[in-house]
Amino acid sequence: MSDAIKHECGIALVRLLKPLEYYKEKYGSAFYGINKMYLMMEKQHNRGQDGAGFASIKIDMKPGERYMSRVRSNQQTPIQDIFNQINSRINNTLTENPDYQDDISKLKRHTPYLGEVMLGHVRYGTFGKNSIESVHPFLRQNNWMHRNLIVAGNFNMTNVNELFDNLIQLGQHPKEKADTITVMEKIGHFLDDAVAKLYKEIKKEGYSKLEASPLIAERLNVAKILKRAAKNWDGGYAMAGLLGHGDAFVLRDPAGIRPAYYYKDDEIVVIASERPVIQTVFNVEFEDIHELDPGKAIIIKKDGSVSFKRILKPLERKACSFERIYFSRGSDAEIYEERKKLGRLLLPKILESVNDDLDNTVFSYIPNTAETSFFGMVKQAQNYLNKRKEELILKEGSKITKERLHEIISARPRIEKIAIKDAKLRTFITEDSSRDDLVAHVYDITYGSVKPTDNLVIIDDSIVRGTTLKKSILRILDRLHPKKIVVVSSAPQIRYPDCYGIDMARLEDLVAFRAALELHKDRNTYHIVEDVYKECQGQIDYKDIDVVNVVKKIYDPFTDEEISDKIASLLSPEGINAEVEIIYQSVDNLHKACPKNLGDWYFTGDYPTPGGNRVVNRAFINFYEGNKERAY
Ligand SMILES: O=P(O)(O)OC[C@H]1O[C@H](OP(=O)(O)OP(=O)(O)O)[C@H](O)[C@@H]1O
Repeated sequence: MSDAIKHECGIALVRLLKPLEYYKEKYGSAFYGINKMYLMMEKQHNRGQDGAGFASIKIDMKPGERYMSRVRSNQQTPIQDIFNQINSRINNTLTENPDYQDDISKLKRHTPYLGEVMLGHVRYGTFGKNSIESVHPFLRQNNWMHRNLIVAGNFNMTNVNELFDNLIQLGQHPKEKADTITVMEKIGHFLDDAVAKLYKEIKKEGYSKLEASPLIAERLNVAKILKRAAKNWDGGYAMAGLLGHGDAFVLRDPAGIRPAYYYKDDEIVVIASERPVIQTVFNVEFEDIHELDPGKAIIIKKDGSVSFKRILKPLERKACSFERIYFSRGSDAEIYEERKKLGRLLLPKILESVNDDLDNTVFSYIPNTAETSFFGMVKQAQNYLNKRKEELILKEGSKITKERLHEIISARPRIEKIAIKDAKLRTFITEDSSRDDLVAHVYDITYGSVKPTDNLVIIDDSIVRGTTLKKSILRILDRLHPKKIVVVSSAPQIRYPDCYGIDMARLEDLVAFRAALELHKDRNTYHIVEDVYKECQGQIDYKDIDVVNVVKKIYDPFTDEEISDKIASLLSPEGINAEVEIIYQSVDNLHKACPKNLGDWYFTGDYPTPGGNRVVNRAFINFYEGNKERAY
């Protein structure tokens, strides 16, 4: 199998609805759109720092004039790199032809990238090579304007192999078995078909070959093409595309797994993976930005008309909760509240762990994502102390002395900045092979902030493989000599692989899975591994819809706490002095905190599409057979 490319990505699409002169007049620049695209991509760099790409289409160009441009980069700072390239080409054109400044039609004709329809993409290359070929947008070129297709997506399909075989059945010969190519060729196939049919139809009506072209653009039914192309897709996706003549679309998966937000007025249509990006870049209100409905596409025709078309029957909404916990930037008003609530809901278990002894407990967090849930956790600790203060004061009654009152009210949660992150990387989504070493060197600590009698409560957003804890955090925290280290995870235990675009692919990488195996060994029930393997194998030839996730049986015999305790012992490095406890969020509390994003398959094993069950069982077979391949 060739490398499946992972898509922990962000997309940005802008369609300018007015002529470029309008933006020059109103905002002082014909490059308004390109400038906005730069900001949109920069503000989504949390979603991808390994690669970036930009493509644009100029509407109504004459034959012989360039109307599509694309630039991609996998350099160190890819977003900057592509915009440096864009700017230097624009500047060259303007230096050589200063008169273009005031002649927008010439400027458009002769300046690359200066179009009305723009698509950008930021990418994390988490698996396999991060070659320039795997950077989006992808391009499918043709001499027929309408058949040109540019695609970029935040997506992952669970059934690339099947989709690939479908293309072969159609008689095609794809150049690569990557899911982006497969998906693009699928759309391309039905686009070709639709264009050919329209051409025939229009000629029958008596139009000349030359006259047919604008009519094809007008009549091309993008929704129909997407319906035919997406029929067998099983996965999570926000798939964006541009057609050569200027139509554009974004299609969201029927379970709403991957996010997509849009805004439109009479000047622009914007689509992005995160809402606050649109809020900030276009200075619009939260309420004016909407989520694209699962299974629907937003379609912007060349003439600027916008429609929302149902492409696929919606499945039960299972928007990815990991987007909220970790992946999104967290400046979204809702996500910010949700992260704080995740922190708040953990306090009861923390109090239990430190025996309510907040005087000898220091609260802190592992940077960066967990910072917000840390605020929530600390605010809840404040509430707890306030309640205690009220009770104490009331108990003392009116005879309370000033000193005693002062003593009571001065209690507050002790918070410190303990862990420092030296690199600006998101290590979790960094490619597997270089990750361990990176994690070991990425964190440092503040000395002198903890006493030997203290409990140190440190919150992180997630514990996936456990590398961050084992290779780095626990060892360096122990250098502060706390009595006990309580690691708190704002996400529940990650037990199952993801196959919809977040890189949690191999079962044996997940520390929760390794802990369950250890527990089976301890209890002499390890034979279950072979039983589950046989069951997985027994289902190989089942249709996806009939497959059930039998890997759940590995976890069934154990309580959450038993697994957490085992994880703590697996992750405690040798020679550590402090007692270590790990506290996880419960799935119920996760749902309370993130009520709109109930997608929780990595915690519960309840996959939102039939392909998920096949993938988890395949992941188990791979684990059992010692096969390092991906499960999809
Ligand atoms: O258990 P592990 O497999 O090590 O993964 C979990 C860690 O990875 C993430 O950090 P990351 O550095 O990606 O990002 P952040 O700075 O945004 O928190 C996350 O915040 C956890 O700290």
